[in-house]
Amino acid sequence: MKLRWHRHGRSAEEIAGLPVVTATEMRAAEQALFARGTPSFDVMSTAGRAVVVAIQQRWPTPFKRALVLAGPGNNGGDGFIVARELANLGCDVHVAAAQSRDLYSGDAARAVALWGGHIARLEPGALAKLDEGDCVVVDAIFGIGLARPVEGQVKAVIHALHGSPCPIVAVDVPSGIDADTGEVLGAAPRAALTVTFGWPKRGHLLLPGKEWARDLVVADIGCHDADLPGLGAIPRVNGTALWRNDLPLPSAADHKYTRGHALVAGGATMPGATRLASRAARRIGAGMLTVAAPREAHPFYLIDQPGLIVREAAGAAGLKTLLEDRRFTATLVGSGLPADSDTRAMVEAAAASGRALVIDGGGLTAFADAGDVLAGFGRADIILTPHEGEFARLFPSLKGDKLVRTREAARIAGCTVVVKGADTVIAGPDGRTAINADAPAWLATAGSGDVLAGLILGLLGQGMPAFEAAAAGVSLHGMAGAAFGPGLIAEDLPELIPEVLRLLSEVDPE
Ligand SMILES: NC(=O)C1=CN([C@@H]2O[C@H](COP(=O)(O)OP(=O)(O)OC[C@H]3O[C@@H](n4cnc5c(N)ncnc54)[C@H](O)[C@@H]3O)[C@@H](O)[C@H]2O)[C@H](O)CC1
Ligand SMILES: [K+]
Repeated sequence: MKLRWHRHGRSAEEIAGLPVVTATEMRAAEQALFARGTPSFDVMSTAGRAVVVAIQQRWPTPFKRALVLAGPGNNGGDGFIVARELANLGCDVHVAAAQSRDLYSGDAARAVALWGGHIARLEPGALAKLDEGDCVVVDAIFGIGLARPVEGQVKAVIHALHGSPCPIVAVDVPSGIDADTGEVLGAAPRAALTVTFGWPKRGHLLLPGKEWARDLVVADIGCHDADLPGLGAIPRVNGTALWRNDLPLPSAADHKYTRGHALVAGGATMPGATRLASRAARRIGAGMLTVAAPREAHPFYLIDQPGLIVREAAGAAGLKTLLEDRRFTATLVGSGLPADSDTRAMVEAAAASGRALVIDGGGLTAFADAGDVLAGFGRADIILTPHEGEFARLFPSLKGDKLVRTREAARIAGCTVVVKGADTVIAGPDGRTAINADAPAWLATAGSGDVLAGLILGLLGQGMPAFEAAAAGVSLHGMAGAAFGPGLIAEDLPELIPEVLRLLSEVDPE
């Protein structure tokens, strides 16, 4: 039985490249599976057994007791399969269900029929069993069939579960989490582990669902990617599978002029951002890096990077003149710059130069009241890297979850858009999207975004295609953060890139 593990906050490589599906897409794929002749009850049995195997892998010492909370549908049906399998392994299993046996239908009714034990009512009193400890709770109330906020007894049970010392294992989706958006509908239990089937759902990777699902196991139940309608437009889990073939690695024939010449527009008031970005761009392999800045700022940039080239450039006109030199291959404007008309003019000059361009920080918020101007850029090799707040100011009218909004912004702007966060979403103007799942919380530190912008700049400058450069920059940023762990500050990140690249070179692609 193939189980792919994604431990919360750690490497997502086991699920990297997988489609991230909606409930509708999942149901379509299941129907294709059934149409190929696999009985739907066999799929439910496989799903239930996958939950048990995942529990055994996560907690090798068997639990004495289990409390299975079963909903009225097939998620509940899975729960009854789990109950029987655990009982067959000698576990003292108790089941509390949302309805009586006779009300179940279809596959769930078959699963209930196989459960010979008592079935209590699904209400807070059923949780008394947990007081005895050494117990696992199996949340099989709602899965992808959740259709409205939970309420009544279910909500009361979920609230009663909060703070329980017994780990909760969610079947398919933590009950109350919207599988398509990650929203909490009414209430949801905090799972220690979520076992889903076929592919990750968007609600497992988008906030807040990602925090409720915690460790995620994706169990193979026999579905094929080809069963998914519109596979090309379905988001993917970000990771090396999406970009490693495009990662620029030097060859013996390379020299500094062949590995790209990146340019960062530096300011005089907040040079730290430019210093972090330029260091990151060089660490990821940019052959040469020029900081274009007012003369009075030059000493800031040469302090600790003698390998930098620093050129005089006063405002947009100065940048425009510099960029007439065709040796520059990519530009970053906005890191450490004020969100004002001068910065906006610099962004427009850089965009007009035709170079690949990363727009970050003040370069983004300079367009806060003029998202339509950004929309005019219309080039995939222009990459916007807003955090959620900047994104909301740039595209205030967009509605829906983060994936929907990011994809729509990329379509409107005709650019590649990276909306940063614990659930960073990357979208290309062609509709391609990726959700990043492995950003450690340590990355939430000042300057971290400047390093990311620099990583993407450095990859662009070496000729990496924009979507892959954005996806790789986000992955490498997360890998560097994870390599350092607690106490991370932004200055550490560029210095961890060599180790991350070495580890990547040691891991042969499948
Ligand atoms: N054969 C298959 O398709 C497989 C499905 N698997 C599991 O089945 C669930 C999906 O089952 P489904 O019956 O469609 O929905 P749920 O069990 O998630 O929900 C049950 C039922 O509850 C009603 N409902 C929805 N929201 C609420 C609410 N807030 N309050 C009360 N009632 C609500 C609604 O009528 C739903 O239909 C999937 O997640 C898997 O766990 C197998 O794993 C694979 C085979
Ligand atoms: K569930």
